[in-house]
Amino acid sequence: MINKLSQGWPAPAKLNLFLHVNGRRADGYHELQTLFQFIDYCDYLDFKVTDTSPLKLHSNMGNAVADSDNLILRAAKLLKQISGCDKGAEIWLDKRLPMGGGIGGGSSDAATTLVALNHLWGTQLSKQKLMEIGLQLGADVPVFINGLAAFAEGVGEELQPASPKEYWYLVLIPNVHVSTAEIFQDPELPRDTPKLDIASLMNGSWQNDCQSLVAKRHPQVAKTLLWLLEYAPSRMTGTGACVFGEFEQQQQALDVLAKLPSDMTGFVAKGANTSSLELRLAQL
Ligand SMILES: C[C@@](CO)(OP(=O)(O)O)[C@H](O)COP(=O)(O)OP(=O)(O)OC[C@H]1O[C@@H](n2ccc(N)nc2=O)[C@H](O)[C@@H]1O
Ligand SMILES: Nc1ncnc2c1ncn2[C@@H]1O[C@H](COP(=O)(O)OP(=O)(O)O)[C@@H](O)[C@H]1O
Repeated sequence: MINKLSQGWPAPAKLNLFLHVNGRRADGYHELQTLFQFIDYCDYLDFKVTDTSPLKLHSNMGNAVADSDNLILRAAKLLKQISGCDKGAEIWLDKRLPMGGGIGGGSSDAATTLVALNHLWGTQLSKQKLMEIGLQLGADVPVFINGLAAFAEGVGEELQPASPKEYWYLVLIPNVHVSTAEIFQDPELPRDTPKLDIASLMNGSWQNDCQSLVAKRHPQVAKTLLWLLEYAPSRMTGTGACVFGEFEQQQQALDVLAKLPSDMTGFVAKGANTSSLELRLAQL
């Protein structure tokens, strides 16, 4: 059972406003160009520092992820190892973000754990160091630690600040789990989008190179996207399965949400170029 403490630490979701696959490296990872923006839809974590070393996680995730695989405990363990901290922590997770949806919940939980425990344990590692540690846990973790919308290259870790328009988004969650590794291993994934400079990319038309393949492999994604495209410019985020439509006004997004067929689910959220984690840190 989750017993929330006084004030939680947010772990916001992200959208990939565009995602280009430029090639495959010798280690199998893909070279990407992508634009990350946060949304104000979050998991929440709480922490209680203990004097002895064990780490304990309480969550409402059920058995979805074993403790040994959970990115929260993996992040806390790594920070302990690297900093030599001998304290422990009890951690509470209120999981709200759909898993495996391409909105980065696991990576964001890991980032919030690193940032919060670095503060609460007094380990005083720099943001840069935390981003290096985060990268060992997943390609998307550094951008969540940095907390600012960013254009990313490499495997997603070379970040340049960006300020895309902060639309209201209707995010739909197809009822399928898309494995990131499977999509990147698929022979039919297009991997040859030319690398462009940031200015051309920001001013060009935005696309997701994984979208057609994911829609082909998962008809539920294709169906959800087709439905949303009737109402707004819409794309997939990351390697899916979630898709998002962009709206100028919150009410427009809510009106479309109200029309959602009973076999679809979704939520409305605002784009944010500064993450809720970064805003929380600024309050300390
Ligand atoms: C491609 C993105 C875009 O945001 O997809 P989503 O996961 O958000 O959908 C992410 O960078 C994913 O980041 P993350 O989910 O942290 O990926 P990781 O755990 O590092 O990698 C999962 C698997 O995806 C493949 N992978 C991942 C990133 C990358 N640039 N090239 C890859 O080929 C690798 O096979 C790796 O084993
Ligand atoms: N705290 C966590 N929250 C969500 N997923 C986690 C967590 N820890 C480990 N995982 C694993 O990471 C996978 C990807 O999770 P998630 O970040 O939600 O997806 P995506 O990267 O597609 O947005 C999950 O399917 C799960 O197996």
